[in-house]
Amino acid sequence: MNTDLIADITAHQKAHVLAEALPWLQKFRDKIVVVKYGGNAMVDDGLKTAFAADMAFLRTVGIHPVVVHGGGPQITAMLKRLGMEGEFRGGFRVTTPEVMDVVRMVLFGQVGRELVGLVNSHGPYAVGISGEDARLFTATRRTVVVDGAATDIGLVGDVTTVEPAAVLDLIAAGRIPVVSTIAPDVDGVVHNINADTAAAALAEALGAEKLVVLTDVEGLYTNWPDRGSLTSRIDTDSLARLLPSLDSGMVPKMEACLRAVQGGVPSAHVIDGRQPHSVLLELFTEEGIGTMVVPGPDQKGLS
Ligand SMILES: Nc1ncnc2c1ncn2[C@@H]1O[C@H](COP(=O)(O)OP(=O)(O)O)[C@@H](O)[C@H]1O
Ligand SMILES: CC(=O)N[C@@H](CCC(=O)OP(=O)(O)O)C(=O)O
Repeated sequence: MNTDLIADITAHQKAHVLAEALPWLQKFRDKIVVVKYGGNAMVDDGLKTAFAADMAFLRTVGIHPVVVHGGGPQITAMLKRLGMEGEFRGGFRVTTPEVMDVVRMVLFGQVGRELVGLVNSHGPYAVGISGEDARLFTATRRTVVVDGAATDIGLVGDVTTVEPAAVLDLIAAGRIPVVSTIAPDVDGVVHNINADTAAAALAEALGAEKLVVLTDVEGLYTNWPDRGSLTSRIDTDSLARLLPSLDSGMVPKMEACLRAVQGGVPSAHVIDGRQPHSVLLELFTEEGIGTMVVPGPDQKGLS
């Protein structure tokens, strides 16, 4: 194939991609999109830089991104450096008071700061905030079911109340909130909140148009690890039935998508954060990427 023809095809494809974005730009303008950026999708500097640029892109075209970040691998690495033991049960970190100190330091002081800095290389947009600020989240201690039994995992919380005013104030001022998922309970005791769980609660409370969860896998495999079982779309009824069979890290993630959509968010997406600019591909292309969770027939019947 001659090089002129390749250049022509490339220009044609580029024009097509840009033109295809128009209806989505119109649809999402002035809407809130909650983006959960998982720690496993953060390992590469190039991907982090591309993610930060995407957040600035969304804001520049009049969409309101709210970033909820994870940091599981980064917490594990710091625990190791400090010579402390770490353990997960049912997809959640067992959190002693000593581990909680490290979780808080790493999420808000390290991972959150880095993301804020990367986004702000594009303009004065990002402001870091944790669930402790302005009562954003109130947590209730939770247990997990392990081998059929409710098991205590320490200072791990579920988000039971969201006061979204501080996040809405930032959005109204044209900022991009970057949320670290630690939260006090009603007595002020700080808990570790899984970032997928917190993102879902926030998306619901903000009346977000979408929840987008970036992880390190192509999407949801209904029969993991069978590579043929990758699913592009699943409704809340089917997901609720599938949930008990899911493994480890996928449990909080799919629980979160289910909760968000059942709570009124029109769709939730699990996408591959290892693909540069995956958020743009999800939002601005006809086919999107990853797995989309939508309301099921039973849920639609209720509304
Ligand atoms: N059914 C499934 N579909 C997709 N991934 C799965 C499934 N079951 C387990 N996994 C694993 O879950 C991982 C994602 O969860 P996790 O590591 O907690 O991500 P994150 O740090 O982004 O929250 C994937 O890398 C994959 O290895
Ligand atoms: C209770 C619980 O498990 N909290 C998580 C919080 C961070 C997180 O969720 O990070 P990822 O999104 O990168 O997994 C943890 O301690 O690892």
